[in-house]
Amino acid sequence: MAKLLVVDDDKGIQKQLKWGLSDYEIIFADDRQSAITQLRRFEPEVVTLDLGLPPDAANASEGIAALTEILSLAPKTKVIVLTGNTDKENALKSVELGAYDFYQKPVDVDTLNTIIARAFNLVELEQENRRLSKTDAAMGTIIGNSDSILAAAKRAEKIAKTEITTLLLGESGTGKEVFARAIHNSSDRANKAFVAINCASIPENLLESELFGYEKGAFTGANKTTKGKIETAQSGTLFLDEIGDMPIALQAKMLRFLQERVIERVGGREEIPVDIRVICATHRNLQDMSAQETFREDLFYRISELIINIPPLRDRGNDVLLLAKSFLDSYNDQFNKSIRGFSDDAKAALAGHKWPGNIRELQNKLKTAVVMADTPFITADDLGLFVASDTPTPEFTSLNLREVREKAETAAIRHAYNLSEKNISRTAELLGVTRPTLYSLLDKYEMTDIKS
Ligand SMILES: Nc1ncnc2c1ncn2[C@@H]1O[C@H](COP(=O)(O)OP(=O)(O)OP(=O)(O)O)[C@@H](O)[C@H]1O
Repeated sequence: MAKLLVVDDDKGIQKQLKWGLSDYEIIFADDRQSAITQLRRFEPEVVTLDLGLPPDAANASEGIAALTEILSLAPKTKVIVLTGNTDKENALKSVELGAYDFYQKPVDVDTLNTIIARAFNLVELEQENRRLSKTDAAMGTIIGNSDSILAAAKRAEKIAKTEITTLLLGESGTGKEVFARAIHNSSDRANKAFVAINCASIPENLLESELFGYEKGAFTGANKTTKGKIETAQSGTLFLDEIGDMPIALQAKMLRFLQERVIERVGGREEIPVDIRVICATHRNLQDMSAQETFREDLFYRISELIINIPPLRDRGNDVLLLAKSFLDSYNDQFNKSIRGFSDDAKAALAGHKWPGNIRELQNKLKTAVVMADTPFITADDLGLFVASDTPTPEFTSLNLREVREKAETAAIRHAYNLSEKNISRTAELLGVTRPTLYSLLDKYEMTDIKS
């Protein structure tokens, strides 16, 4: 039976509710302390709370304190606040603090019953939603319900049990590594190693030894024979992120490894057989690069037996809110906060923002917002976002879309650069992009003053 906690020191009202609300298991409490004890013990889904509690029943302060405590201990509880019939101010304040609804005395059991029934309905809906969003998380970790992400997840699920070499295509921060891990975790290699290497973040001259390992004495500083990432991934999965940034000279060696499944360490002569599943990813257009001869065409065909396109966040509709909610839950846990959700302006801003840094940007914004917010609902301001306006800024009306984008991106980069006191890593972090992505934007827009 659904549990309802009634916090009221008026025995008359307790009796009235006991007889009037027979659909629930009713638990009573007379004051703040007993309310908290009963809350911990019975974990009721819904609470009715009289704001005028002893020791100062004429004042709402004890009731407001009880409300805050209940919500911080059990944020999902629906609290219906009961106030005197002239005390609208405290009723509104309670809702602002996170109460589900308020009801002004004198008590009419039928009306109160309707409000309570609605609250229980909402609890049920929320529980169902949580259950669905958990089971719907395709392959366990990929959160999202949009058609595009579900289609991508379905493809990933289908190939997980095969050995097909898969290429994940998508902008920076769209979740390519999350996909690669999900494929590994659903494969028969799940209990073996998953080794990831980002080809863009390792200096060109070190990438070969990082991947293939080296023999003692192969070069100055090679004091002992060392295995590379490929060997470390033996029997498991190797994830080559940003494969489009692999130097052309190394691509031939890579192709040989993929075709013959043997490697030679740098400075070594022995052929070492490897049994590895390979997943690659890039945000670059490898076909264009092949045409320009900056990426080997034969390697492109070798790594792209199957291509999965991971959609950018701006094309994923309501997934933005779903992901935001999921990050909110985990940061609430991590920072021991009990923020209940998003204000309307925050929801509008989340839906209207274009997310150039995709999920990574959203995650960063949520982290800051959860730390900064001191109200029960995150606002657009906490997120550092502005509510989208329907009318374009006048100065933009004469520009085409590319120019508008360029203008907005350069302004955002400069702003982040100044905020981060001219620190490139921090600028990239603020913008929610990787350093290589930031560098390529700086190149693209010729923002040479920032690089130097
Ligand atoms: N579906 C998802 N659900 C929850 N978190 C996600 C999801 N997809 C991505 N993330 C989070 O977003 C961040 C970026 O994801 P990831 O590193 O996989 O992106 P990427 O496309 O590989 O980025 P890059 O190309 O810049 O390396 C990570 O912190 C990841 O945990």
